[in-house]
Amino acid sequence: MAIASLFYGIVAYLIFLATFLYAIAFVGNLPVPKTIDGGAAGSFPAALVIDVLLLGLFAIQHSVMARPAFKRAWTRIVPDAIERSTYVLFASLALIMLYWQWQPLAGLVWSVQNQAGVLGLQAIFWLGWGVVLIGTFLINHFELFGLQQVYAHVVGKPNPPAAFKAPSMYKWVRHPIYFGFLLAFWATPTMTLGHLLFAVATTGYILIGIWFEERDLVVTFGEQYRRYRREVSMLIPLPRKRTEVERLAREG
Ligand SMILES: C[S@@+](CC[C@H](N)C(=O)[O-])C[C@H]1O[C@@H](n2cnc3c(N)ncnc32)[C@H](O)[C@@H]1O
Repeated sequence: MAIASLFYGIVAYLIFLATFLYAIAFVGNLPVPKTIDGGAAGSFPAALVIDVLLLGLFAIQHSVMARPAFKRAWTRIVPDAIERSTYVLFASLALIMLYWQWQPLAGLVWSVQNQAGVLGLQAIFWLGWGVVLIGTFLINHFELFGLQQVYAHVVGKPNPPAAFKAPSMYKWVRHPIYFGFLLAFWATPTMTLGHLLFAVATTGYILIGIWFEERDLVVTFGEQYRRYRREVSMLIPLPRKRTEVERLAREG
C-alpha cells in the first residue's frame, strides 16, 4: 500500500511539473498548442463567462482544499500520506482544464514597441517564474508538492510537523512565491483583454489567498508569525521594518 502511495505521489508530482512548465508557456505565449492569447476569438460575452468560470474553478479548488478544516474531513476518506499529492493532482487538473478551455479575449490594453521595454518586461516575466521556483525550495519544495509525505510513509517515518521559515527572500517579503506570480502574470509587452482578465483575477485571488493563509499561519505559529507579519512586508519588497525591540532600544 505504501508503495502504491509513493507511485501515486510521483505521478501527481510529474503531472504538476508538466502543468507548471506549461503555465510558463501559456502565460508567455510561447510556441505551444494553446496559449492565453492563442486561437480564434469567439463571441466576447461567452468567452468572458467561460474564462471567469475556469478561473473560479481553480480558485475554489485551491482555497477550499488548502484549509485545515477541509483537510481534517478529507483525510477521513483519503489517507494522510497522499492528501497533499491529491491536492496537487486536483490543482493540476483544474489548470489543465483552464489551458484547454480558455477562450482568448481580443482587444489590446497595451503594446510596448520599444526594444528595451520589450526585453525588460520579458526579463521580469522570467525573473517572476524564477522567484516562484526558488521560493518553493526555500519553503520546502518536496513537502509542498506531496513527495516528502509519500516518501515518509514508505520508510515508516512520521512526517515532521510544519516549521516556520523565513530564509533569504522571506526576509524581504512574506509571500515571495505569490510576488513571483504577480511579476510573471503582469510583465508582458502585449497586454490583451484576456491576459488582463487573467492577471486581475489571479491578483485578486492571491490577495484573498494570503488573507486565509496568514490566518492559518497565525493559528499554527502564533506569536512567531504575528511578529514576522509586523516586521516584514507582505508582497512588495521593502526595507525591513524595525523590530519593536530595535525601536525601543533606539528611543532609549
Ligand atoms: C504555495 S506556498 C506559498 C508560500 C508563501 N505564501 C509565498 O508566497 O512564498 C503555501 C504554503 O506555504 C506555507 N507557508 C507560507 N509561509 C510560510 C512560512 N513563513 N513558514 C513556513 N510555511 C509557510 C503555508 O502554510 C502553505 O502551506
